[in-house]
This record gives sequence, structure tokens and C-alpha cells, in this order.
Amino acid sequence: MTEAINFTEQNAVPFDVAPSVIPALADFVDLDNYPIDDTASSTRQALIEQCRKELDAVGCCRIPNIIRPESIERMRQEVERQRANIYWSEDSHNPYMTKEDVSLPKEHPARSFQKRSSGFVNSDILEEFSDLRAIYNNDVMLQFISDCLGVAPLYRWADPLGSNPYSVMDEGNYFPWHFDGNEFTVSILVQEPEKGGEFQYCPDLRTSENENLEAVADVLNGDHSKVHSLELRPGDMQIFKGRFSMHRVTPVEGKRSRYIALPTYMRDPNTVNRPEHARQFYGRALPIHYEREANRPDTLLD
Ligand SMILES: O=C(O)CCC(=O)C(=O)O
Ligand SMILES: [Fe+2]
Repeated sequence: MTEAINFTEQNAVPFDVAPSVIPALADFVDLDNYPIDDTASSTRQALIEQCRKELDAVGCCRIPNIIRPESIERMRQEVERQRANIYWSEDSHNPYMTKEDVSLPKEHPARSFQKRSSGFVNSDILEEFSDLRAIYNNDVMLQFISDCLGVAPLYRWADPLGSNPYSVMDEGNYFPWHFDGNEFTVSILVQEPEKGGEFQYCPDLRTSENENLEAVADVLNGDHSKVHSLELRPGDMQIFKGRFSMHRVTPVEGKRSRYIALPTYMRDPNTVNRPEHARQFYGRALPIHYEREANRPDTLLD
């Protein structure tokens, strides 16, 4: 049994103690404006239709202020408490997050590398009463995201490190152009940088049958005619099809770090990151990453 936290005016933001019970849906979702728990509600239905329209058009949708400010503040404080446990890394990546293959022609996008620097609070160290953990474990939330994507059944990701992390970017950090190994990501902005840290994406740049290498190379070479920018604010939720839309986060400027929660969902309950990807991003590869390496759902580069 979980118990709802009862927020009063006195403990509205700023709020400086961690929850001592698992937050319930009403503690993190603004159910007054977004009654996602009421499947008969016409407001919910209209929201889902709007999200589907945006996802069909550009592979991405934004639901403004769906997460309550108290919950955002608790997540922000969780990241601050976990600062010492962040896995920081710097690496050079091609858009597929694969190693350089010198047998490919020089102009192949898989031979185009950009430097990334960023950190993760991995999913396996989220606190027991973490709002992010509660959001991810909540079945109403899962059903809502499944309805928005029009994908059922939809599963939480089996990757123990990458399924539901906070991504942290400090001043100067950059997350270069790439495709995700997973199909769907939900992003919840927890702390906005003063400047930069902008999410940019190219809708449906590839399909599961076609890598569309020329279009990928064009973007890497600076053609931004297909690039969209998403204005995300703390409390907004973004649903994004990252396996097909190449994307990046521009360098963070200023002293305030960018914190974003990345709960991730899959059509397939078994796939996890490749060991190399897990090692690069989350600091280590676990037995599950090696055991499941052979079973990828498609034949895309990654
Ligand atoms: O930080 C973001 O908004 C997205 C990060 C990202 O693309 C990733 O972690 O794969
Ligand atoms: Fe990504």
C-alpha cells in the first residue's frame, strides 16, 4: 500500500525535505488540468488526440506543466543529493554511438564524431521515495504514454541503468547529434539552464528500413533546414521518438546546470543497451547487457 503525500500551502515550493512515502499520482501529476487517471474523460481524450497529432507530424509532443512544481522541486533536490554519485563522462560519438569503422568511406555519417560531455544519475541509484521512480512505476502514467504513442502494449525499459535516469549537463557540456538505441523517451525538464541546453531534433530522419545517410550527413555538415527546436520548461513533459529522429542538446551556458529526467519506454520488454553504450554513458556494462546483445529488434546501425 502506498499513501499519498498531502501537500498544504505551508510545504509548497521551496520544499526542503525528501518524501518519506512513495509519491502517488496526484502528488506528481496536475490531475486538475490533466485528468490522465480518468479514461472516460473528454479532456484526457482530447489531450491524447493532440499528442498523437504532434507525434505523427514531428515525432515529438510537449505537455506543458503536467508535473506539479512540488514534484519538480523534489526531483531537483534528489539530483542535488546525488551529485557525488553522478557518472560523468566525455567521449566522441557518431550519430549511432558506434566505434569508428575505417572500412567505411570518409564521408559516411558513422565516421563523423562530435565530443559529448554530460553526466547521469543512473536509474539504479534513484532513491526509494524518488518522484522519478514513482512516475516511472505508475501504471496510469504508462497507460497514458501508451495511448499518446498509439503503441500497446508498451513496456518500461529492461535496461537497469538507462531505463529512467536523470541526465545532468553543467556549463559547457554538450550532447551531440545522435539516434537513440531505444524507441521512445519521455523527458521531464527538472532544471533549466540560464542559456543553451536546447533540445533540437530532425523528425523521422530515418526509418527502420532506411538509414537515409545523405540526410543525416547534411545535418552533420550544418544544414539545419530540417532541424526543430523544442522549448521545454520545468514541469513540461516531452514524448519523443528518438530512434528515428536524430537529435542533440546544444551546449549549456551559465552556472545553472540542466537537469532532465528521462523515463524510457519500449515495444519490446527484453532489449537493453549495447554493452559499449552502457559503458560509455552509465559507467559500466552489466551481465544483462552482454547476454542480450545478440537480440536487437531491428538491423539499424544502433
Ligand atoms: O537531454 C535531453 O533532452 C535528451 C538527451 C538524449 O538525447 C539522450 O540521453 O539520449
Ligand atoms: Fe537521445
